[in-house]
Amino acid sequence: MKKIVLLGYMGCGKSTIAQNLSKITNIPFLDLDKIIEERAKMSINEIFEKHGEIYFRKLEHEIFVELLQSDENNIIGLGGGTPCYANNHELLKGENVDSIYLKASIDTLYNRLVYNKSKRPLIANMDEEEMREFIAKHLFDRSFYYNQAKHKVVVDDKSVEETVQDILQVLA
Ligand SMILES: Nc1ncnc2c1ncn2[C@@H]1O[C@H](COP(=O)(O)OP(=O)(O)OP(=O)(O)O)[C@@H](O)[C@H]1O
Ligand SMILES: O=C(O)C1=C[C@@H](O)[C@@H](O)[C@H](O)C1
Ligand SMILES: [Mg+2]
Repeated sequence: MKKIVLLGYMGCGKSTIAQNLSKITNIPFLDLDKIIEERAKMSINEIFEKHGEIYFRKLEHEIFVELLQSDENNIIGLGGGTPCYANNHELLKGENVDSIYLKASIDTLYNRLVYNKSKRPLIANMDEEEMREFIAKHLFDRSFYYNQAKHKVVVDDKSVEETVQDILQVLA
């Protein structure tokens, strides 16, 4: 079964774009972060607080593998860190996987995340200066993994609809 997998840094728009792509294509959308929260019966913030990040990464890997193996065509929105742990980046290259990196600049990410960080435990307690610095370094570290995706779509200065159209073109 075909899996369209959207990946990229926190705030690049994975969940928003995937929802819209799902409406247009009628392919069901699965949000990995949401499924993890449902399974754990806790928010991601609570999982990090109660069990720590390593526990979260293990759960994230197990559920990602399970979603890829399911008997259904799906759009899967990953968490921001998913490709960077547990060799998950290798799974982006699978035969039945169309993986797409939604590439956003530091400025785009900063502007989207600065007023929207409370549900994102990695940045929740940072001030604005710290956050910009963190995003720049973190994005650099993670780019290797994100670039393992089969396709790349730049999202800067694009509306949700424009990005969805770009994705449809890449998949055509
Ligand atoms: N053109 C756009 N495309 C996508 N999202 C946008 C756009 N403009 C603004 N946003 C906003 O950016 C924010 C981040 O988007 P979203 O939550 O979909 O990102 P995400 O990649 O799923 O993040 P996370 O990894 O933290 O789950 C949302 O509030 C969304 O409404
Ligand atoms: O970038 C990350 O490492 C994360 C992004 C979110 O989607 C969540 O998966 C979690 O907050 C970790
Ligand atoms: Mg999301």
